[in-house]
Amino acid sequence: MSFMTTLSDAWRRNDSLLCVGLDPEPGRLPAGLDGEEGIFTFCRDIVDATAGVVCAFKPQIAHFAAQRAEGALERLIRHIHERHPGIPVILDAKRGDIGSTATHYAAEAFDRYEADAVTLNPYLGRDSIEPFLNRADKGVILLCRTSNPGGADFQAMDCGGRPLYLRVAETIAREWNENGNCALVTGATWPEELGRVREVVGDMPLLVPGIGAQGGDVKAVMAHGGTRDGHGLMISSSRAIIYASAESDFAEVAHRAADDMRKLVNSFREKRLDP
Ligand SMILES: O=c1ccn([C@@H]2O[C@H](COP(=O)(O)O)[C@@H](O)[C@H]2O)c(=O)[nH]1
Repeated sequence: MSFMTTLSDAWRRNDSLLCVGLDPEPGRLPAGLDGEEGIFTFCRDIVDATAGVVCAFKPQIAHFAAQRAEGALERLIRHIHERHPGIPVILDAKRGDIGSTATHYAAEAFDRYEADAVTLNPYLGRDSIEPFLNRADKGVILLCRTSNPGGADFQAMDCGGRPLYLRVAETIAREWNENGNCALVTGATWPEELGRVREVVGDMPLLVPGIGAQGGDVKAVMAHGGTRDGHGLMISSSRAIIYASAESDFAEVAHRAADDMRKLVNSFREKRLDP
């Protein structure tokens, strides 16, 4: 099944727009969980505890690679596919390179790691994204208006009367989305900009990091980013959920934190279903 169909089914089945980010950090794992095996066990337990309340999982590749734990990432994604087959996996890798290298990045994300979608940097232009766009069943999630404080340095620059991030959104929605497999990253920390992106891209899914540890406002995200059918968003939180407890009850507490966030998001959800 394609990424877009799996995501759409997960939104409805779990009644959730929440994406849980998997960002294992040395020094923050509960006692007794060390090394590659500890990283796998920690993430697997979080996944098993939260799979019923999320629409996607988003492992961040650097958090594994920096610890020489790529094997744990491979096992974790395989585990999600085997145990929770209806939940798509977004590999947060933010790749972007010339076409010949991009081909290998696409193979890395989709063949090695078996991710359903990957985050990419569109800065190098269409040919750098083509190997990903051609995988029509896979999700191609492009940075548009990132959540970090420096996101505006380039993304807000004037580009012919419109900020660059809106040009990015327009180009991707009108020209790159021929296979219907594109989505955009728009940070929760800039809800008005998120709304301007929504106006340009229609119902295209938006991956929205920045709630929780980065302080993004869920109510504002929902006011500006929702679609007519009440879906269209993958609102992502990592640290606020996976480190909600540093004790042996971490998975149970992560479930509660995720379900609380799911309910908070849903409390602001407009269900303006088409007649
Ligand atoms: O604009 C962006 C793009 C990606 N991220 C990633 O999302 C998570 C956020 O983690 P929190 O703990 O929920 O703050 C992290 O993996 C980032 O690399 C982002 O924050 N902003």
